[in-house]
Amino acid sequence: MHELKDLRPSSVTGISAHQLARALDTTVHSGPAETLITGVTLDSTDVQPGDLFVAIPGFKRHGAEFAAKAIAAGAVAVVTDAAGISMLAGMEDIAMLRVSNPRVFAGLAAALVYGNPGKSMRVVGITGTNGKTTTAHFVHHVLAALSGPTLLIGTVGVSLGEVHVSSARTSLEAPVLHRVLAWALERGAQNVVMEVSSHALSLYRVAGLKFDVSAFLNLQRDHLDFHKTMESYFEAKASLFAADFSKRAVICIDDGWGERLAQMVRIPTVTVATKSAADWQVVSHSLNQKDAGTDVTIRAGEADLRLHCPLPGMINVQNELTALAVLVSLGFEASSVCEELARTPGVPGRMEVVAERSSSTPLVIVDFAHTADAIKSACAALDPVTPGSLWILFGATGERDRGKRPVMGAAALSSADYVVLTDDDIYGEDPAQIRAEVAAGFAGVAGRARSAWVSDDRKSAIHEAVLAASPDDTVLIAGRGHETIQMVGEKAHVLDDRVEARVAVSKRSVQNQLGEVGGEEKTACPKLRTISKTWEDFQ
Ligand SMILES: CC(=O)N[C@H]1[C@@H](OP(=O)(O)OP(=O)(O)OC[C@H]2O[C@@H](n3ccc(=O)[nH]c3=O)[C@H](O)[C@@H]2O)O[C@H](CO)[C@@H](O)[C@@H]1O[C@H](C)C(=O)N[C@@H](C)C(=O)N[C@H](CCC(=O)O)C(=O)O
Ligand SMILES: Nc1ncnc2c1ncn2[C@@H]1O[C@H](COP(=O)(O)OP(=O)(O)OP(=O)(O)O)[C@@H](O)[C@H]1O
Repeated sequence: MHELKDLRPSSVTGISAHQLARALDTTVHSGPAETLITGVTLDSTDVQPGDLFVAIPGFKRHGAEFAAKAIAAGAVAVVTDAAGISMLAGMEDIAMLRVSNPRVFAGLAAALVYGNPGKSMRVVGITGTNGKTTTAHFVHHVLAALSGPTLLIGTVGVSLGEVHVSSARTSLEAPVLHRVLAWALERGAQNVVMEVSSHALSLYRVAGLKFDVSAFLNLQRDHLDFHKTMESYFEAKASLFAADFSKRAVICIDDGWGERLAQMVRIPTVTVATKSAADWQVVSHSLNQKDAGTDVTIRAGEADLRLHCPLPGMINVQNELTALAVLVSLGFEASSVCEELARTPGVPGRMEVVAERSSSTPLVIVDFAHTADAIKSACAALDPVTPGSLWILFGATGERDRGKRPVMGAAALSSADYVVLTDDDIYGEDPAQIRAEVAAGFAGVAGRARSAWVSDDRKSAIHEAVLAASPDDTVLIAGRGHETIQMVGEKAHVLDDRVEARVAVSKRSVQNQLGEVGGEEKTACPKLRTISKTWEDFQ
């Protein structure tokens, strides 16, 4: 059983503090310049003997506060900024480097110390507000099938062959990234596909790595607690497409941000689109009744290609088409790529089918949609496969982008027939307040929903919704996808939406046998407190 911290190369030649300083255009500020550095970290709790500890000025603390702990754990050198140097007076016997931006230095130094592993692999980066995980899975599946061992790094974790570890970050801290690449290279990895979050770009977590192909999917409202404006969110994403970071670009121009990016970038670029003209464009599509996926005809130049998308909805066609263009940009042949893409297995917690529709059970789907746009797209993807009513169960996360809460409420109310508002990860916030802020978005919406309920217990709410739905309904449990813990304050509670939904489906089949499942009277989902009989109450 591996953890992220175990994914280290077994041998690192290392580099002296002096060599490192010279390679990165700085000098050793104090201490022994010949000190051999064999690893890099910016977290004192992650130090291994021989590591360089990078003390960054954080949002909350200065890393220099933890330098003594890092040295006690075996760190042999410290790099920090001027403020850090003044905090470390009296520690001059350890090799110390002063730099203006320790976050950038952390990535560049880690690439050198671990032997530039990224240069020996094909490197693919995927960015965008929604669809990174799904697109990265498409690309990973094809590379693993057509090329060889392929490392996957993203929200669901880090995977190579049989090894899978979970990760708290979508994009790893730069020293961890280069260390994991070196570990993967030792195991024969030929390719890496990684999700690149906007946080990672703003905080230089990909410094020291050059992408062979980078892809942009879309920009939708999220993370404004961090970026403040959509413009600065866009700039963070756009920075990936500078020639210093990426050799080639694939840009989806389904939204205006993508169109703008495609006009801005100065590296070789291909565009993709599901709704308009592009280098790779969808010319026709139809629902595949067998697997609820989509059969697509794509035009690339003069040629038309047939592609099957095994995941529901046009959002996933967008993801798959982007993956196709990435793979062709890497030099793979389009028709073999199309064949493999159609065989891509489902992605954990992304439109994951927890229960298939039967004569006694509704279709139950768990999906990671946690923005207003994702809620709308996920519902739109499920409408064509829902003969009855569409249910959505969701909540908003605490201590993250408060402004998106009412917009999510409005999106749910206008996209589904029955709405169950409950909690997501609460962190340190009052859950009732979060729910009230989401429900504020119900007001004035020309809604589709016929009823909405609220529940302060996500687990029971899942059970109630699955039990109340009719067999021709679809229940979409949104927001937490593959996650297996719910954060309440600092505590992690075990809660996996997929497990709870399966339990509810089993209860349902027992009750069915006893003739107890009605599924007819949806305006009185009994154990959920009714906040509104109809959406008009909010107008
Ligand atoms: C808001 C944000 O991104 N914060 C990042 C930022 O934290 P910070 O500046 O507050 O760090 P700090 O707590 O002040 O600590 C300063 C330094 O002291 C070090 N330290 C701290 C304590 C200690 O005991 N020892 C020690 O060495 C820390 O490792 C850090 O290097 O710098 C840290 C080091 O780079 C990051 O770990 C941290 O990510 C936090 C934990 C985080 O939650 N980030 C999320 C929002 C994030 O990055 N999310 C995106 C995905 C977004 C998406 O959904 O698309 C991601 O890529 O995961
Ligand atoms: N191309 C897309 N456009 C809009 N929404 C999408 C798209 N692809 C997936 N979604 C929706 O967004 C949710 C998140 O998808 P996915 O995990 O692939 O994106 P992500 O970019 O990795 O998200 P995060 O950054 O939050 O980890 C999905 O569960 C689905 O509801």
